[in-house]
Amino acid sequence: MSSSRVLVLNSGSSSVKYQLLDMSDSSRLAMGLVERIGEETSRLKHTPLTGGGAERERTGPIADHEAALKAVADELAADGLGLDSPELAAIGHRVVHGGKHFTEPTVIDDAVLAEIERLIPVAPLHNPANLTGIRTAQALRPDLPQVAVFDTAFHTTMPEAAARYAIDVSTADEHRVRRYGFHGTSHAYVSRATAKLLGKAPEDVNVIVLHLGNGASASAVRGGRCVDTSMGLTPLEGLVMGTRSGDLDPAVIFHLARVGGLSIDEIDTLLNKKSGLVGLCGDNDMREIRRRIDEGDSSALLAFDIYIHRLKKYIGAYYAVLGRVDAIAFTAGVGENAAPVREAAVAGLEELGLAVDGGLNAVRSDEPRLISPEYARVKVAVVPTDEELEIATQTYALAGKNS
Ligand SMILES: Nc1ncnc2c1ncn2[C@@H]1O[C@H](COP(=O)(O)OP(=O)(O)O)[C@@H](O)[C@H]1O
Ligand SMILES: CC(=O)OP(=O)(O)O
Ligand SMILES: [Mg+2]
Repeated sequence: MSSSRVLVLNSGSSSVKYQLLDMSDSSRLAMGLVERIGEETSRLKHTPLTGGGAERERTGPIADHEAALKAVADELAADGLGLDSPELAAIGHRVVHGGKHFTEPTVIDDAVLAEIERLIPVAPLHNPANLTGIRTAQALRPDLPQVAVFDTAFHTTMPEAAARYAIDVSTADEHRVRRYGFHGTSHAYVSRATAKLLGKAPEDVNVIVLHLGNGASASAVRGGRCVDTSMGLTPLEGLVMGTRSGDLDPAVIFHLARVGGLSIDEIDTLLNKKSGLVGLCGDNDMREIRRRIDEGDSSALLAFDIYIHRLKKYIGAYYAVLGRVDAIAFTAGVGENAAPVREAAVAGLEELGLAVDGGLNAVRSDEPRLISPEYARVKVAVVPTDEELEIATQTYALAGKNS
């Protein structure tokens, strides 16, 4: 039997997104999401996309990522799409931190697992979940190729001038302290899709991609290659995020330790989990923040303004890095859905050739689209990301052929 199916697992710190695809035509057979893993109120939403079955949802505690994956396997089996299927060619995993070593998608063996594990200190929220996903999938199908697709891979083209921090070189090299960047699968996919939307080859366009999800990052992509990105050694640097601070003076950490008496672990938790939008106003969901702003809530408005101020600074910075910009692309949960964020981020940048058309910006759609007025020199686009399709494509190209 021909095997052309790929299961993609995108394990986050408290969630697993998954898709089963048939790579003979890149169609999706099923998709779903497990949220709030480890809490009493975990939720699994499963959507069969073949055979006409209805969406299913179940709530109740799912203790950890292993239990989550087993629940996902059960849902797929209930649709006749179980992991035991001979049609399954490979399993593709999003792995957040691949360090400098992994520049391409990689078939996972013990050495690859060991390297992903070694990188846990620089991706403490993500790599452990990715590892559990891989190990559970291996246990369920030890015979199948498992492929790691790294968030960091797309950024390995960054020049040293962008990738190095201005700190003592030997200390940096000894501890592999440099800027790696993340969300690379999304930045790669969206920059290519943006070129397509403009009717041009990726080599011919310069794009600023704004991936605004719960985690958020910007990248400057010249002719299809990443030349700068806002996340660094870890996914903490750069933009204001749902729960992460993004950029700050590193001396804030010394101050909180020496004067505030906080431990390193407490500061780590503060900056990664209790900062960003949630730290500023108590909410990290942009829908809720907009609702509160509409009701006149001043702390929600200040959080929004700080978020936009940082975003605008990165648009300006990457405009300067690229010299010429053909398009700015908004993507991920906030970028795809929050029209007020797009409008505010570009407001006042007409001198840079940037503008947003209010009518176009208000349109809701799952399709890539332009939201800039006809006359704008730099196009502004909304381009839904599809990390799972990109991971499936890379996984199948590497491991699908000879199964
Ligand atoms: N309709 C919407 N309007 C505004 N923001 C939205 C909307 N839908 C989702 N979001 C935002 O998107 C975020 C999730 O984005 P997503 O890309 O799925 O993040 P992640 O992959 O990091 O979990 C939510 O926290 C919320 O802030
Ligand atoms: C790297 C990162 O921040 O990922 P996410 O947005 O999924 O948390
Ligand atoms: Mg995401």
